[in-house]
Amino acid sequence: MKIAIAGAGAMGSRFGFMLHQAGNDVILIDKWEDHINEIRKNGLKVNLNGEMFTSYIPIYFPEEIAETKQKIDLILLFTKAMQLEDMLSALSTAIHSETKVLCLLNGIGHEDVIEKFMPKDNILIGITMWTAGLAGAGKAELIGDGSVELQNLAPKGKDYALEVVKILDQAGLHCKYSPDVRYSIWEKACVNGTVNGTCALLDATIAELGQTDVAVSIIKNILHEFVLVAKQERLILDEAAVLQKIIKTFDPNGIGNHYPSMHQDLVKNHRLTEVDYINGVVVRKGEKYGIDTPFCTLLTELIHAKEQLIGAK
Ligand SMILES: NC(=O)C1=CN([C@@H]2O[C@H](COP(=O)(O)OP(=O)(O)OC[C@H]3O[C@@H](n4cnc5c(N)ncnc54)[C@H](OP(=O)(O)O)[C@@H]3O)[C@@H](O)[C@H]2O)C=CC1
Ligand SMILES: CC(C)(CO)C(=O)C(=O)O
Repeated sequence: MKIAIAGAGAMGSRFGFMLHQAGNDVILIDKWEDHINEIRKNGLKVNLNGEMFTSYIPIYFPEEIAETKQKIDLILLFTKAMQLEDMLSALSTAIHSETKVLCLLNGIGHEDVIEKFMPKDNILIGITMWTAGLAGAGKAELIGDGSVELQNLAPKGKDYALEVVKILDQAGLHCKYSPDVRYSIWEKACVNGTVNGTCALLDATIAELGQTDVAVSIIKNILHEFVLVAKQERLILDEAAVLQKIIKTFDPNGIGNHYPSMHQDLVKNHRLTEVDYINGVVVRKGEKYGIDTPFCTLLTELIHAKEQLIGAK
């Protein structure tokens, strides 16, 4: 199976590297010129829990893919949410009737974008608790442990989903088939919605946020808005269990020492964030259902204000 990682930033590098190390036929696709040039010239440099690797994985610009005439079986999407449509559009000539796609981006509703490019039967969606960072072009920092949950969007895709679960799991990515991926996605959005924006604004790791006296109170207030809005969409989140899942992320032996991806975007790289696809979704859905969402609204607005002040691009 030829696997193309579309969006070879921090997470794309992690999945690309681990799948390649496990012997899979992997290519990377990205638009960041310095990153591509660096990987082509010197390989992808990886710090995997303190052990250094150099991995020579082929990497392409999206527009080069069709020219290479490679038959891609699975596209693993790891762009930022706001780059997703552009990436799929750039790859549209390389997508054929058999091409499958797996989306593990943070946020809610990406399937609506993907469905513009391929049939539901070919779409797998899910979430990941793996983390990753970039120390510069071509340099991935892969620290800690993680997991993946995925499911087929349409019933017909189940056998293929199980095959992909096996491939990811064999690469050490700890992958499980989710019997209810919508629940998994909302649950993960609750983690991101409570931790990502707050850590970005506080310039803190997840563990540092967790050490503050007000962390649990902030998290409970934001989480409650996700729960109320999800209920309007007939998704009943177990609020107490989700809260425990969020609190678990404070653990420095787990992902506590990680700066969430929104912190990496805003504070480290001065890039626009995915807040509109996480807390912003709750705000918009809240307006639709007549539910007040003051905590998600304030957080979304504060992140946008910070993006504006620092000239994030
Ligand atoms: N990082 C993490 O720990 C986790 C991230 N996620 C999710 O995974 C998805 C991918 O995130 P992630 O891998 O962190 O994203 P990155 O920002 O690392 O990479 C995404 C894209 O951004 C561009 N890019 C990144 N850094 C730079 C830079 N310094 N200069 C120029 N361009 C750059 C590249 O594409 P281009 O040049 O085309 O813009 C790259 O493909 C997101 O939905 C995220 O929320 C989920 C779990 C954990
Ligand atoms: C690791 C985790 C769960 C932190 O919120 C994440 O998804 C991110 O960094 O975006």
